Amino acid sequence: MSILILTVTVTAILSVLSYYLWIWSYWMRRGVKGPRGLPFVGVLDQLLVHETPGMLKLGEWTKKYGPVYGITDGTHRTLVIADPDMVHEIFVKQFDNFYGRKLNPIQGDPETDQRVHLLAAQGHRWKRLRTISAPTFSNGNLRKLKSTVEDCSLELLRHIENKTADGQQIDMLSFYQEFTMDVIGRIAMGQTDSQMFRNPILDVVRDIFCGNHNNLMLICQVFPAIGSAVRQLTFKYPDKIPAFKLYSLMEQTVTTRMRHRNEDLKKGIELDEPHDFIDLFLNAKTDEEFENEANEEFTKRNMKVTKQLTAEEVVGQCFLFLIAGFDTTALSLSYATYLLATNPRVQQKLHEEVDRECPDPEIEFEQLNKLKYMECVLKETLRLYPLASISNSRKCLRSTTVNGVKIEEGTHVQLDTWSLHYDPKIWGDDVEEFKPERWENTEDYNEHKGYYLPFGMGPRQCIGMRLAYMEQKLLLAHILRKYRLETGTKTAIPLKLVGSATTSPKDVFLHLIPRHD
Ligand code: HEM
Repeated sequence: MSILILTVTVTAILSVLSYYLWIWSYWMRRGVKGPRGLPFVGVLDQLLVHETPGMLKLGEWTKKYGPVYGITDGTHRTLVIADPDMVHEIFVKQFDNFYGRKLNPIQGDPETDQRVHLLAAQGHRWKRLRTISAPTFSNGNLRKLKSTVEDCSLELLRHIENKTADGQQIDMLSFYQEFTMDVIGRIAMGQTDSQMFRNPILDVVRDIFCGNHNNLMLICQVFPAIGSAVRQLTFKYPDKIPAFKLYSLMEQTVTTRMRHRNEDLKKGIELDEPHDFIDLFLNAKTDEEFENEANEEFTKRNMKVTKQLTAEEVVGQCFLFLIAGFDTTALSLSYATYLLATNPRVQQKLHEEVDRECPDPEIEFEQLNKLKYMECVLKETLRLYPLASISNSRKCLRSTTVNGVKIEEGTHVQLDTWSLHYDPKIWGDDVEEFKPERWENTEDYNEHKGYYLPFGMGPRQCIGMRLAYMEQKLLLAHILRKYRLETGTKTAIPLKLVGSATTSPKDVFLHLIPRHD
């Protein structure tokens, strides 16, 4: 009996070891170069170090191994790409073979998870969510959201005025986080008034991005079964992990809203104009007929194809938009402000544009379209700091060949966006310079060829891009009308970059000097 147990145990251990060695040696067996790391983890441990952002690490390897190389990260086998033609082929032309994204198992199984959201979904589930969500970011809706965003901008200015009255330097990153949290809280979470500098949810959300959860991410990606188990458990005990805590808060908010709407309907009260994303998603419907193939896919997974979102899906979307909209936009604003403070000529030119185009206390939606130089500043900022490049990934769902490279089903693709954005062959010898003017003639850079990807590319391009631009333009215009941005003793030049999900400056301390005193 004991020999049998021993034999079974040894066989089990050997099988597990062989499985992990098989994955780890995947690229070696195929003769694809790249950093190897260690069995089990591959290079995942190196990608998850908060102090040396993983997305910059990819750039170091691209220099060493060239624009196409292979890594293993946990149980993922990933092809890293910094070749514009291949990017375009995978993200646009062969999208049908690459419609999934690279996910950590703790984010749920995109095939079966009922709570799946747009960033994680794939196949027909993604298409349905994208079709239903797209109108939320239409010009008409953005126009409606403008007054909320402007209100938050003016509220932030009041705080800036208070905190800088004695000439102190302030950390713009934390101020921008207050701003984006307030905007997204009001447009996605049903928050009715400003909660700036007293919003308890902000700490939970900061913890998601800045807290140290790397060990958990590592374990879940190396042992996917543990990842799914942790996911199930944390939905039961959400207080243990910030992302799940936030999810459960979102769930309560959506449930309460649905109850109120139902009560109103029962009393014969007509629903108001939508107040926020929750209303928009609860109202949202798609007129698109789902093809037979889609119906079969949903039936296989015991799901009903509905043209409206289920309550779980509404929670998932609002949760995602909160996460996606909070950090990215605050970071982009922080980088832009830093670049303006360290490039006074650009700041002066932008001051002139803002003074000319936005002379009144309130800034109209149409006036934002006239801020052309501001647009160039924001585009150039995101070229130098493509902060959300981790999302520029795909999962191959049908084996194929791309520019002579065979890619098997199940392989992940991760773009090395930073190397593309800093390639002198594309941008010229002044690639390291902050030069918004390079965007004045955009025909020089064809955005659709796979060079410039701050918001990704193709059908899965960032859905919130226009909202992000609107928020940034509106707030920056208000700040620049009032203040000159200057570096101080606490400003880190160059910036110290950190982060394992998004790539963030550690802080951005600046002086804000009133212009018209
Ligand atoms: C400066 C701000 C932002 C940056 C730099 C950014 C960047 C990105 C990137 C790189 C992707 C991946 C695109 C791809 O795979 O092709 C993405 C996807 C996405 N972003 Fe953003 N984003 C920003 C703001 C926002 C905002 C404000 C929202 C919503 C409120 C948002 C929601 C999303 C969603 C839902 C996706 C997934 C789209 C899909 O898979 O269909 N983002 N974003």
